[in-house]
Amino acid sequence: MPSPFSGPFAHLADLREIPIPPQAPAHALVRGYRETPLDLTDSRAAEPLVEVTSLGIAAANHYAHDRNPPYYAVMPGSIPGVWLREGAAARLAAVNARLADAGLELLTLDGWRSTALQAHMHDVWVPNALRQRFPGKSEAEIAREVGLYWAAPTVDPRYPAPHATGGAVDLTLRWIDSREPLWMGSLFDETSGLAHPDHFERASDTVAFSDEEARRNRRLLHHLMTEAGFAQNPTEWWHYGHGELMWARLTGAPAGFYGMADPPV
Ligand SMILES: C[C@@H](N)C(=O)N[C@H](C)C(=O)O
Ligand SMILES: [Zn+2]
Repeated sequence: MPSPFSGPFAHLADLREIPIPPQAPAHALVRGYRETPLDLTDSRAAEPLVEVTSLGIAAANHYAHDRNPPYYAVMPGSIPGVWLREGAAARLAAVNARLADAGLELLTLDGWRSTALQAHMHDVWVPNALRQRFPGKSEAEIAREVGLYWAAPTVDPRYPAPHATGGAVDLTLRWIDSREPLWMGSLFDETSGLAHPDHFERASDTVAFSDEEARRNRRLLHHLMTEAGFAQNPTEWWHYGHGELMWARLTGAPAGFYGMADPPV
């Protein structure tokens, strides 16, 4: 049933009422997704990277400036702008076209990512932060926790990390006029259960307006992105992919078709 508070969302209000499906099957599927085949003979494998702003898509690379909680620093290996494969960027433009009448747009936070940045986050920054937060955890437990939220870096072209392909994107929703992001219930790059897309679906006993709002906004983003052909990382409300290995594993496609992409700048 549409919410009585749905006014500004216009024709998109209904999407805020449809629950995100339970993510347990997706959690099981993504295990070992880097072993999924990659078909680089597919014509889409040759698509260039494009800067998303060239298609009118808003971008603020979260790793390339220092007002970026929880880091508050420009991260080593970051690049200015958000770059994606042409086909993935075109799908975002189609999502923006659906959002425009409601005064909303996507705000992309990262696309193609260097191996240097992936390695810094996966091997250094995130494990160090988790060691401080959980001094009692073993190194194996820390590594497992990091792996829930960050893909291991590699230069082996058979097993590219999602963002190394230009087919993965981190993003949120914002109002076009005020540029105010919608409330999603956690920081971007949260590394706890709060980041899981269905977190607020399961928290059914909550009576907080904040949680209800996050639940509805995550649903809106989820349905728009999956209807546009993206697959959602089951541990992150902001991470979606198309054409890369996690997408292939989650959608049941026989292979991914975006391999590692050369740096755009
Ligand atoms: C944590 C986040 N920004 C991210 O992109 N995670 C995925 C799984 C990745 O590292 O590819
Ligand atoms: Zn991501």
